[in-house]
Amino acid sequence: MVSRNRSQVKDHLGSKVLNHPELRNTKATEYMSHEEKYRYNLSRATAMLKLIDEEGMDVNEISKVMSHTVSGFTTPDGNPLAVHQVMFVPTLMNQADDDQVSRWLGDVFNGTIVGTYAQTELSHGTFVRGLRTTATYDPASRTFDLHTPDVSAAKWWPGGLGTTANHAVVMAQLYTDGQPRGIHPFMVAIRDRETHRPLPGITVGEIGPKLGQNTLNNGYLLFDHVKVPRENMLMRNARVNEDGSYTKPSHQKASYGTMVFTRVAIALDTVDALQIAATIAARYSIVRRQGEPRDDGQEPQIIDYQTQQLKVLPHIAACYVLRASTARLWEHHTHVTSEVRGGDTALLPELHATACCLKALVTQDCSEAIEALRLSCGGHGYMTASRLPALYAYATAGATYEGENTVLLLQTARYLVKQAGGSHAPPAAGSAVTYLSRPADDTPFAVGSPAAYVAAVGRVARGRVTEVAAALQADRQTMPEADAWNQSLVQLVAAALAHGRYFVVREFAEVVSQQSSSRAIQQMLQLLFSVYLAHAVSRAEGDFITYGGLTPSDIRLNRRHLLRLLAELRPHMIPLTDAFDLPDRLINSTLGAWDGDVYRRMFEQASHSPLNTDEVPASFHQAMLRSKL
Ligand SMILES: CCCCCCCC/C=C\CCCCCCCCCCC/C=C/C(=O)SCCNC(=O)CCNC(=O)[C@H](O)C(C)(C)COP(=O)(O)OP(=O)(O)OC[C@H]1O[C@@H](n2cnc3c(N)ncnc32)[C@H](O)[C@@H]1OP(=O)(O)O
Ligand SMILES: Cc1cc2nc3c(=O)[nH]c(=O)nc-3n(C[C@H](O)[C@H](O)[C@H](O)COP(=O)(O)OP(=O)(O)OC[C@H]3O[C@@H](n4cnc5c(N)ncnc54)[C@H](O)[C@@H]3O)c2cc1C
Repeated sequence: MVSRNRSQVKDHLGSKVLNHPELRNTKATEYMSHEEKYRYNLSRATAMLKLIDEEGMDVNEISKVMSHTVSGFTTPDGNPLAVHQVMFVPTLMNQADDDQVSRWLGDVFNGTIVGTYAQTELSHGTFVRGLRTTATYDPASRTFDLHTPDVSAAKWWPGGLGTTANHAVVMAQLYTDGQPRGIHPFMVAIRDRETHRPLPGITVGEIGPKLGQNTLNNGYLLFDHVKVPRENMLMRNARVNEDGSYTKPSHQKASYGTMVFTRVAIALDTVDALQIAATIAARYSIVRRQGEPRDDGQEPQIIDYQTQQLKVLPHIAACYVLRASTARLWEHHTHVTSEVRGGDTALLPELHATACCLKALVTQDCSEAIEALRLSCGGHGYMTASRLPALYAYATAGATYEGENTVLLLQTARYLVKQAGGSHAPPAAGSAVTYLSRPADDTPFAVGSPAAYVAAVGRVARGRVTEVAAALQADRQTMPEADAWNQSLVQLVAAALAHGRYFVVREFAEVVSQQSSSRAIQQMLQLLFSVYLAHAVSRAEGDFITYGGLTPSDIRLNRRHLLRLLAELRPHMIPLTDAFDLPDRLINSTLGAWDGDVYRRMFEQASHSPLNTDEVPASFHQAMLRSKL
């Protein structure tokens, strides 16, 4: 299938998804029961999967239709097939050997096998090495015995596991030849393909309501000595032979590959949620007027308040900067994955470090930004029909799943301090960490020069990393490693975030410099970049004084500069959000429609409340009168 570029994919989506016979008619789900919501979202997720299959979409196209922009329309309460599509299928494709791929993928693509990725347990999510589900190989029967030793080792959280999946890739501790071999993936049938009943030895169900994404269908799963054929361990990396002998993988963390992929996908996708929220807040901030009338007799548009500009506009700039840098990470992931498949794992450590830190930075920034945008819409932003609460619930989930953000930043920090201390293999050409082994960039700071800002962001990253590396090194002389590490945790996290920020701004600087289609576009990208940089400095002034070479006077100048830039950006706010090319039906917000007809839409949505069906609801007689209020 020929790959389409982004806007062609959008046109394609416009016709294929928004007008699809099973998808075009949407229902408000707020008043549905948990079960009704699940059924509604599942049937739409299934239609979507069929469409992907019929169209023969490639991975880039699938990433667009699975993206939050589209899946918020197809499955507004969470896609029960998301983990099937984003984790289960990629795990089979990348971790199953060729025989296994040909054995399973046909049934996966014809919909007979629906899967999930079952790793997290009740008592262990972060510390994967601590998982306690066991897979013990018996050479006599050539089977693995999958077992949950007690309830704390129950799988808990996998998406789609609740009531949707009939298979799971189960991450379990492998024992063979009497030796523990670490965490490995197993393909396990959990429900009968015909009846959908749990198979013998399996206990499975749904975990219950959450902050959002309630039809992701997260589940629990326990094994009571379930026998799984030897051929069901995914064997592209490690192998267990018939006699129980074990062959190691080419990289010790090869079985963590799906997590790296999903972190990259989440980073890319959370920006979609921010784009929707920014569009809603921008449109509402134009429509909403409140305050003392001005000379023209009209109350001011709220966007003309300086404070509102600060609440909204930097996040529009962030949409552009984060979109570009995460798209480049996606491309880089594709490149490294193909190298790894060819047996060269040299680029994997840095990809892991970068994916961890970008997933953390983007989900943290986007969830904070979406909350700020929600607040910028005042009371109406608190209504479900604004869509902003659901967007926040989506973005903040990303801060926890696929590696809790603090923990991921510590993985990046581990890589950075090793690089700074020279104890890691030197970085490859084009690596994002070469700046650590070079003298600091001493470009003088100058308000108005993006290059000077980028250099300062680099000095902050370099300063943070080298300082914490030195502190850690000193503590290691006087205390055990774990204590020394714990002593520096807060600074390590800050160093990883600073590195992430530097990565993001360098990537965007390159995008701006390579952009050649028009001078006007170049200027607009420069303006957006300037806003992003000035805002980044204003959020971390202490760091820029301590490590970035800025003086208190630079900080004051930057504050004024940021506000001037916001005023400059303000007239472009609507074109910049219109450029995200989000049709009203995808935005699905009372506050964020293109025509700005906010108040009519608010009444229209209120009319759906079941409490408004009767003039006097039955509850008045049943609850209030009886209790003689
Ligand atoms: C045709 C089909 C195509 C489909 C395409 C779909 C495309 C869709 C794309 C976009 C659409 C948008 C989708 C949006 C997604 C929305 C829905 C998704 C739903 C999300 C569902 C969530 C799922 C989950 O949460 S699954 C569970 C995830 N769990 C975790 O992440 C646990 C976190 N913990 C860990 O990962 C590990 O415990 C650890 C890394 C923190 C530590 O591991 P450990 O083994 O203890 O290692 P450690 O001792 O710390 O380190 C030793 C060395 O290993 C290095 N290392 C660690 N990990 C890796 C790695 N992954 N790769 C490489 N190297 C690694 C580490 O750096 C150390 O190195 P050193 O040299 O010794 O220092
Ligand atoms: C919506 C949703 C969907 C999910 N889907 C799936 C799925 O499909 N499949 C699946 O297997 N899992 C899934 N998960 C589980 C998810 O991957 C884990 O919840 C996540 O990895 C965090 O692990 P935890 O819950 O153990 O957090 P914990 O590690 O218990 O975190 C609690 C606190 O402890 C801190 N902490 C823990 N360890 C350290 C450390 N070493 N250093 C410093 N601080 C530390 C954390 O920073 C955090 O503040 C999902 C979770 C959610 C919320």
